[in-house]
Amino acid sequence: MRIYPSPESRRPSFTNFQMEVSGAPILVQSIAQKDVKSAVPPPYIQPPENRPTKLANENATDHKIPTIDLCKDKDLNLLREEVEKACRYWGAFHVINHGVPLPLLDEIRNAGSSFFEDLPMSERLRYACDSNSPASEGYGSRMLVASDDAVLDWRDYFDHHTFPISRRNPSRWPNSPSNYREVVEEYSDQMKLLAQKILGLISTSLGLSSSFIDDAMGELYQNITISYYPACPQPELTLGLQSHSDMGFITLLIQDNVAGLQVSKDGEWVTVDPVSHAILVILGDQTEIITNGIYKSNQHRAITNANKPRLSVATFHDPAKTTTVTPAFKPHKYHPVFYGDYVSSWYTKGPNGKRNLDALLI
Ligand SMILES: O=C(O)CCC(=O)C(=O)O
Ligand SMILES: [Fe+2]
Repeated sequence: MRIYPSPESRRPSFTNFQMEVSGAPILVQSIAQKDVKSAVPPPYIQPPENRPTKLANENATDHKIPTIDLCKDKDLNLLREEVEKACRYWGAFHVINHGVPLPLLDEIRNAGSSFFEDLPMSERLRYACDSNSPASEGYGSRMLVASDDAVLDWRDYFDHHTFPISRRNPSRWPNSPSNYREVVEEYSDQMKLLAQKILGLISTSLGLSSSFIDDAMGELYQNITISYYPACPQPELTLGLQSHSDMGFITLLIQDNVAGLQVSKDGEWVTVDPVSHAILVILGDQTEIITNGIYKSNQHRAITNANKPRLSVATFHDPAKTTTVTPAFKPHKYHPVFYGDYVSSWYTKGPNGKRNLDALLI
C-alpha cells in the first residue's frame, strides 16, 4: 500500500511548481533539457517505498518473460497451451512471427523518435493535448488529472485515437516525418488484427468460443500512445511510469533498444528485455474480469536511466464506455463493471498498482 507523506512534509504541489516555471505546460522534455542537469524537481520524486531499489536490470530476477511463436504451421493445441500458461502465470508475453510487417515496427518507432527528438518544442506544442481532460489526444505528460499531490511520471507521450474509425482524425497528428500519419494508420490496422487474433486464442484457451471476448468487448476502442522517457539525472528517485495495470482488454507494446519496462512476477520486478521484432502482449483488467481471475492483468511500470532516452509504443484495446463486462465463469469473483465508471474511477484515484480492480473483487 502506498504511504502518503504527512501534510507538513508534502512536496510542493504540481500546481505551485507549474507557476514557478512560467505557466507553460510542463513537459519532462523541457525540464530535462534546460532546467535540470543534476537533480529532478520535487514533484517527480517518488516516496521511498515506490523507488526502484537498484538501477536498470540489476534488481530484476533472472526470470524471462515467455515468448510465443505464432508461426502459421504451429499445432493449435500446443499454441493454446502456451497461451494458457503465459496468461495464467505472467499476464504478459512476447509474440514473434506475429504477421505484422517488421519494417512497420521500425517505421512507427522512427516516426515517434523523430517527433520527440527532431521537432522544436514550439512545433511539438502545436499538438498539445487538453491537459484538463483525461486521455485526450495529443502531446502531453500528465496522466492523471484529479489529484494535485500525485507524484509525476518522468515521461512525455503522444496519444492517438485510432478506433472506431469515427474517432480517427490524422490531421490532429504530426505530419513530420512526411509518412507519420500513414504509418500510424497502418500500424493501428495491424494492431487491431493482431489483438483480435490473440483475444481469440485467449478465449479458446479457456474453452470459450474464439469470438467470445471480442463479442463481449463490442465496438473496439483503440488508442496508440507513444511514450518518451528523457534521460533522467536521478533514476534512483523516479519512475518513468508508476506501477499500474492497463484498464482495457489487451495492450500490444513495442519498445526501442533501451530497457526500462518492468513487469511484476511473484512480487518481484522483472525487466523485459527489448526484442526489436517481438510484440509484447499485456493483459488488461477487463481480461482479468471476463476470465473471472483465471488470467490476471499484468502489473507493470517503467524505470528511467541516466544515460539515454527511451521510447515505447503501446496500443490499447478497450470496450466502449457504455459496455458492461461480466465474468464468463461462475461463481463470479468480480462484480460486473460498467466500463465508463471504471475509467472515471481509474483517472480519479490513480492506478496505484491494481487497486481499482481489487475494489471489484467479491
Ligand atoms: O513504456 C512502457 O514500456 C510502458 C508503457 C505503459 O505501460 C502504458 O503506457 O500503459
Ligand atoms: Fe501500461
